[in-house]
Amino acid sequence: MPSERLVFVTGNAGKLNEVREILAQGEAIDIESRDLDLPEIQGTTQEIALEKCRRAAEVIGGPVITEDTALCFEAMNGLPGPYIKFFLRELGHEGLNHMLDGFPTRAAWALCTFAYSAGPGTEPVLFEGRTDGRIVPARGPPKFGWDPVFEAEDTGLTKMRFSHRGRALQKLRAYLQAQGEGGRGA
Ligand SMILES: O=c1nc[nH]c2c1ncn2[C@H]1C[C@H](O)[C@@H](COP(=O)(O)OP(=O)(O)OP(=O)(O)O)O1
Ligand SMILES: [Mg+2]
Repeated sequence: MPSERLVFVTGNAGKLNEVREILAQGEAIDIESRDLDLPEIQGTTQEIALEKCRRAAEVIGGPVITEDTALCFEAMNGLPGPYIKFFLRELGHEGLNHMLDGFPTRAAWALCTFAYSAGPGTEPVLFEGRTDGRIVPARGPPKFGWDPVFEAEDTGLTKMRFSHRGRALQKLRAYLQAQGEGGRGA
């Protein structure tokens, strides 16, 4: 593990809760959180994640992780994807459902991208996790973002909270552990 404390830069309480819960299940990555309003560029999910993490490392001046979540509609070639936050805000759960009316498929996937930078000027590394599913009329408690309208495959449940985020986090955790063992034996 890196010796400096790792800062998770996010303004999203739901993400932070899930990251804390997932990390609490195993060896914890020692994180603190900071709510910075980082600019998010347009582009692919990877370009957006890299640029956000670069800027976070500059501002924090040390090791950081950032996270971007996309909700991608198959019928729309992956859109809204990284722009889902704005679609959700403007259209709501019902509007997201209407977007797919008349399209042949309501298939969708959730894509979580963690980015880790060891510090300013260090190119971030990306860790992705994906859950396949489909868009359904809202059900269940409206606690976190688009959860009520995304039904994960195989489960038939609109709640599979830790899947995309959990998968990406496993990869990040393994990377940080390998770095600690290889690098300075910490
Ligand atoms: O597991 C999830 N289940 C349901 N909804 C979710 C999930 N994860 C993110 N979301 C929502 C929050 C936001 O409407 C959009 C992602 O936007 P995104 O820019 O990545 O998050 P954000 O701006 O809220 O926080 P941040 O400060 O980390 O950028 O999808
Ligand atoms: Mg954001």
